[in-house]
Amino acid sequence: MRCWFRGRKGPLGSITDDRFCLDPWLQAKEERLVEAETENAVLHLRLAQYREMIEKSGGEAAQVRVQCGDQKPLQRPGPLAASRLRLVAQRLKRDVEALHSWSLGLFQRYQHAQRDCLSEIVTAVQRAPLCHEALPRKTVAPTDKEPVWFQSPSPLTPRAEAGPRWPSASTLRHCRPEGAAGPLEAGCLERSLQEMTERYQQERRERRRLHNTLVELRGNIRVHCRLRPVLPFDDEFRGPGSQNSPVSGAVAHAVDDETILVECSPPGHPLINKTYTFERVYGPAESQRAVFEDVCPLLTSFLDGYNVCIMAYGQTGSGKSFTMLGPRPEQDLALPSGPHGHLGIIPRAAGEVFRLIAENPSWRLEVDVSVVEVYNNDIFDLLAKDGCAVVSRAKRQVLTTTEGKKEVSGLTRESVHSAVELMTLVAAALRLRAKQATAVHADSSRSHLVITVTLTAAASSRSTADRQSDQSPPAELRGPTPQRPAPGRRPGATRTVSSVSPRTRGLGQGSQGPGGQVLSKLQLVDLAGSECAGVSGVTGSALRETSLINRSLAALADVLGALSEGRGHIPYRNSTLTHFLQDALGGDAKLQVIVCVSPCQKHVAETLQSLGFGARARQVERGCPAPRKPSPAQACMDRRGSRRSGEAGEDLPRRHCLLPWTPPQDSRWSLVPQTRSL
Ligand SMILES: Nc1ncnc2c1ncn2[C@@H]1O[C@H](COP(=O)(O)OP(=O)(O)OP(=O)(O)O)[C@@H](O)[C@H]1O
Repeated sequence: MRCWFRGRKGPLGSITDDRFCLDPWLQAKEERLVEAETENAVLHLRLAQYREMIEKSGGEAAQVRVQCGDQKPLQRPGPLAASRLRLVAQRLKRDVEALHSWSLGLFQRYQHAQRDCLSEIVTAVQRAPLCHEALPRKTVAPTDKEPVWFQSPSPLTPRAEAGPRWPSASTLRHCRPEGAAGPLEAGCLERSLQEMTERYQQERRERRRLHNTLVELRGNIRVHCRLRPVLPFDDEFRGPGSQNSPVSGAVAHAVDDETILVECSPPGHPLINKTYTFERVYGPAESQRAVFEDVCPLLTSFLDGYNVCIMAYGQTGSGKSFTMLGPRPEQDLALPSGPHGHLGIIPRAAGEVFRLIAENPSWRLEVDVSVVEVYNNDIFDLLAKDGCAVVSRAKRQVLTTTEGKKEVSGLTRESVHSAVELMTLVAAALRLRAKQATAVHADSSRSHLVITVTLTAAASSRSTADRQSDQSPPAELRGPTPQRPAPGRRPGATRTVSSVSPRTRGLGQGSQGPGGQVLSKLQLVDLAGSECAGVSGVTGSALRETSLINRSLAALADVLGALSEGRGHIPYRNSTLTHFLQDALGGDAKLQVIVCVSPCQKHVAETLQSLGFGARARQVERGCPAPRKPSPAQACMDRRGSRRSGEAGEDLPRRHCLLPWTPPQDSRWSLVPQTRSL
């Protein structure tokens, strides 16, 4: 028997009594109903799934619609957009055509202008010789010197036969158009350029003169810088690749005549360029004459009664001795022969001093010279003579005079009457100067050399110009009127400062009558070179020398530092060099420092140190250098014609007289901080 389940509302209907009714038709219907309901549930389920799918695809369709919407206008431009594009394209085409024709016109105009210019130039060039009427115009027949193929082409040289025949020089001359010479623009331009250049040079000179005046009024130390050329012994430049262009490795450059630039490349750092400005910078190509011309006005000052000191500073091998003395001075200076283009400042200064003295016959002057070297912190007299009157080296001491001046006791001072005499003595002294070969410089000076030229009033009434020298000096050293010794002073007479000199007698022991009074002193200083022991490779006693040289140069820098800062105490006594040069450094002298530097990479540290020294020296401000005041002993001195020109500061009348010497009362250091010079 089949059991019938009636529950329609749920899969599990409640079992009742009537469910067991056996109505097959109903039972079939009930079963059909259950199946239909099941199917219905399944269909509902599917419907829900389809709805979900429809929603999802609806979103996708919307996205696609958006994308399609973006692309539509591109894909299918409307007719309006197309016509607009056509219009733009047509306008562009018209513009391009207009541009093309405009540039064509421009090009043609340029071509015409160029042709006109060319023909003007050709005309100007062809007319130029006609302006020189002085030149005879004659027909020049082809000469034998002209290439044969110009005159008659050889049948053996088909190229010459076939090719164009070049016109000869004479043919060209005949082709030249004749006519009146019009205004030649090229010539005018050249003239105006020349005028401009001259005016520029004048302005430059004037500016420099004014600057010098300013420097002088401020009492600054004048500092020039000289950059020597790269030389064969600068072996760092002699690499295989650098043989043809040795300057390529130079790190110091003279940018202009007042600026020097140093390329510094500290390890691990980028390249730094340092520039220094000085009153004058000499490049490697500048001559000895150019250097001397700038210091020459100081010699006029020397003759005007100023104390003057010219000093070369720099590292070893940088060209100090070359600048001050010239090449191989101890051999060539005494009696130079041949060309004198390389003479240094000292021989040229000697010539100039005697030239100036001889220029004014009314002056009654004596010139004495002393030569000392400061070696290992001791002073040596290089003109001292031994028992046999042979020049020898003798140790001396620096003393202070009653006027507070620094003097060397027992110093030999030789009287000289011509530049040749003076330089003969200097050359003899130089042979005694301490030298030593180092890795940097084969002929390195190991001492500071100080040559002092002293001008004193002559005892006699005879002027120095009346005297004649027996010797005939070379052109560079010769003044217009050579001298003869003054009466009572034989040539080469020697004086010795045996003690602190009495004021009335000036410095010398052997002064005569009303003369003998020191008018002015010229100190020419060739300092020993600073050096790094590691680079110069010195050992033993030379190492001690190096150490003492460096210490004395450091003392010099300290003195300048103290002066530039206006310190109360100036450490002159820290070294014999500064003690000896005290009057020049801190006194009333006009001081000129020439800083010599090497261009080489391996010396860059020393170069920077030297330039720093120069920059520091420039900052020193002193009282204005004063000429000596007149004294009764000199009142009779003939001042006619003693006015001089040349030195900056010509506007100060008292500077132009040759004034006798008394110690300056007012030479002191200014505490004014340094302001930038022009
Ligand atoms: N401007 C220059 N032109 C040509 N040669 C130069 C120049 N300057 C220096 N020299 C040469 O360089 C070399 C070294 O120069 P110098 O003897 O003057 O050096 P220094 O600075 O005096 O060295 P030290 O302090 O060691 O004596 C010399 O052979 C010199 O002739």
